[in-house]
Amino acid sequence: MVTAPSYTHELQVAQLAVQRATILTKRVFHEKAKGTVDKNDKSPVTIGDFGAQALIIAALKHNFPEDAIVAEEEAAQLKEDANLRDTIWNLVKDTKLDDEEAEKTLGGAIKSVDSMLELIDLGNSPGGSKGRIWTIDPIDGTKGFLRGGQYAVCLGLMVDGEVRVGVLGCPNLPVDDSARLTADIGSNATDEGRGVLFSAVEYKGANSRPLTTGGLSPDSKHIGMRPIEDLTKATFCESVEAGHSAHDDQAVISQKLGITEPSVRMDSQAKYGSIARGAGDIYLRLPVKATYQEKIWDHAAGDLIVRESGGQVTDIHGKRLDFSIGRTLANNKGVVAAPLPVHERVLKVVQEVLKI
Ligand SMILES: Nc1ncnc2c1ncn2[C@@H]1O[C@H](COP(=O)(O)O)[C@@H](OP(=O)(O)O)[C@H]1O
Ligand SMILES: [Mg+2]
Repeated sequence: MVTAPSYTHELQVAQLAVQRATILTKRVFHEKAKGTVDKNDKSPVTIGDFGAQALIIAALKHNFPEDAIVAEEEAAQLKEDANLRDTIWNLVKDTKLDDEEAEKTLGGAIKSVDSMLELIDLGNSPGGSKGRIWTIDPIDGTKGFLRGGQYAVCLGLMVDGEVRVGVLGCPNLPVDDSARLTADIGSNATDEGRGVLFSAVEYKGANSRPLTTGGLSPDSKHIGMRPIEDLTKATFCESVEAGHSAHDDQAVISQKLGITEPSVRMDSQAKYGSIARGAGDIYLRLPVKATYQEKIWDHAAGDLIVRESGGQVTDIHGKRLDFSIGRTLANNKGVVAAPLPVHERVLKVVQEVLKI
């Protein structure tokens, strides 16, 4: 009998690395000035994005020096802007887990500002179908992060093009798996009762546990999607940004399925985590621009966490997301994530409405 690899060490490092990075992102979240700059594609990036990426890559390089990394950010802008670079360095050098053993597992502090820049740029792998490739979104939902809403620190390990390990740190979601799904938390919210670390290993199921600032919380719980037969009772979630997912199409789909409650709008892969634990049921991402290619770091961890929770994740054509062809999901359009028993029914209505 062939048993599936358990990826125990990978999972532990990934969880701790995400947990450490969220200490940094939370510090930035609670500050007014988040050091926002516009990237070439005009999307925003903050000091938190760069800092979190450096910390996660440092942990991966320490533990798995041979592995390739696909990460969202690059250091070019920081090399030209000494102020920005120094602000990030001040954050990074002071961020550590308050559990010594856990911090040791991650390899401890980054040595210098120059090694921080080098680490950030190690995330430049082209991706692909062979070998071990990590994918990082240091702050997914940057717009939500800036708005005071949901965001996620995301890390996935792909081996030969398939996601095998996925971790999502969601500092602003309730710890309580059974809490009702609500939209943005509002920028005045405190950390009280919030912060969850989702994880999954292929064929081993998915879990949630409270985010801590030290070692991993022992309160790990198995999570699963809500069994939902009557689709009129389903809770849908979608992006806050109408430019990322077509709100008008979503409304028509909901209506056709007889859903009267409006969709819950929420930024980032917190949507995948929320449906995986049954706080919501269905996540649709409906293409706005036909030419847009989804990025692998925006979906890898969430895709595995939902599938390991009893869900199915496909694109709008019904194809599984294909992480094996590079930094983008060039073979896919949009996302339809739902509990396995109802996925086909939802997909059919999506295709009817989108006329495909
Ligand atoms: N036109 C577009 N269509 C779909 N997704 C887009 C998009 N433009 C940007 N995005 C992606 O949407 C992600 C946020 O997803 P969501 O809308 O679910 O919160 C962004 O991640 P970042 O915030 O990491 O840049 C970005 O990669
Ligand atoms: Mg993202």
